[in-house]
Amino acid sequence: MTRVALIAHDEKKADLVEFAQDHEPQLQEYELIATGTTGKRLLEETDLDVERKESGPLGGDLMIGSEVAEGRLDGIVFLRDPLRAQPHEPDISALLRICDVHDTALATNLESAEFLIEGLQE
Ligand SMILES: O=C(CO)COP(=O)(O)O
Repeated sequence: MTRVALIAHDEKKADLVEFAQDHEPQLQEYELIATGTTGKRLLEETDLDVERKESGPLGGDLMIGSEVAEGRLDGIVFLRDPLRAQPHEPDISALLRICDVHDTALATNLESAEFLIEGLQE
């Protein structure tokens, strides 16, 4: 089954929740995982079933990165906050890097997220 990770920094969580609500029928078809707080928001504000990992600053990005390394993930939507430094920047960079190592689809803004979700349907 197609497995997709959804992640957003605090300033982008509302955007990700809205994106998930707009694409709920498609996302229902996938196994979804998310970092801790993002997953909590998705569970509370959508009808999607989401497996929650640790919160990003506590290792959630790395947990998702390990799934990429194991070839378990088909795509990641990761809405980062481009205007604020994050305390766990090294973890974020590690996740982006491992996606490139394994050629895993990664969308870091809403426009590319639309393409990713559409592409996964094919
Ligand atoms: O920090 C994050 C990604 O780098 C997201 O973590 P949360 O979903 O727990 O806020």
